[in-house]
Amino acid sequence: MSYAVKEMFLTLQGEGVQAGRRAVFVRFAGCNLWSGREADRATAQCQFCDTDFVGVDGDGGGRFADAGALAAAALRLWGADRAGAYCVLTGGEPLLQVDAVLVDALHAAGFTIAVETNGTIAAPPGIDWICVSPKAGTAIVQTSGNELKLVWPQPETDIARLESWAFDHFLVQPMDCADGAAARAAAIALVMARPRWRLTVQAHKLLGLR
Ligand SMILES: C[S@@+](CC[C@H](N)C(=O)[O-])C[C@H]1O[C@@H](n2cnc3c(N)ncnc32)[C@H](O)[C@@H]1O
Ligand SMILES: Nc1nc2[nH]cc(C(=O)O)c2c(=O)[nH]1
Ligand code: SF4
Ligand SMILES: [Mg+2]
Repeated sequence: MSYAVKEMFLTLQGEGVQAGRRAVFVRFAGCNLWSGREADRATAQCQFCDTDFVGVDGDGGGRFADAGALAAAALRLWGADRAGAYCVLTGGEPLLQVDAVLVDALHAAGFTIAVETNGTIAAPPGIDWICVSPKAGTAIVQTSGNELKLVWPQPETDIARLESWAFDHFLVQPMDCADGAAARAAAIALVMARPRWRLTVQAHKLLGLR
């Protein structure tokens, strides 16, 4: 199958347990929780998105005819020395498009594969690092993985229910929003009240990275 990719770029993972790691980011076009149009944001299932995932017109983006072409483009960005090769599949919602053929092609190219997903679509087998970031009011089917990354605050969140899921790490990420200071304070308060959670910040935004 073909893949619609908004952009592809080399940076450091800015979020979560793997923060600081060199990574090729593959940002897939499209999401099942928001059209990506500002006119629709107020009525979307996910209203706080910080990302443009519409179209295939970004740096390194395009329509890739098959998994091999996508993996080859990712490897060109990574460079010749495959040691530590790491790619992060994100979007938009990557699991609308990521399939077993692409997982195999990226592994064959030498990548360890991570995914950033909203958890409403099950991940195909073989992904090495699964980060689920649940959105309040949505039905989560991917209730296991490596890290659960809760953007905060999100009213109507049942935190105890999230804690019952099978993740190795439970992370709270302050929402980047108009009142960022309040979001950071609320995230710190959550961790202080529930010590199995840890704070993660969007380091790439502090560091001036993509
Ligand atoms: C743009 S999303 C793409 C992947 C997937 N659709 C998802 O939501 O997990 C990448 C990450 O950014 C987080 N995110 C999006 N908007 C944010 C914001 N305004 N503040 C903090 N994190 C945000 C998401 O929750 C997710 O963990
Ligand atoms: N540097 C960097 N790290 C990230 N971690 C998750 C991101 C995402 O948008 O999925 C992201 C991103 O957009 N940039
Ligand atoms: S689910 Fe992810 S990509 Fe979709 S609108 Fe929300 S944060 Fe953005
Ligand atoms: Mg981002």
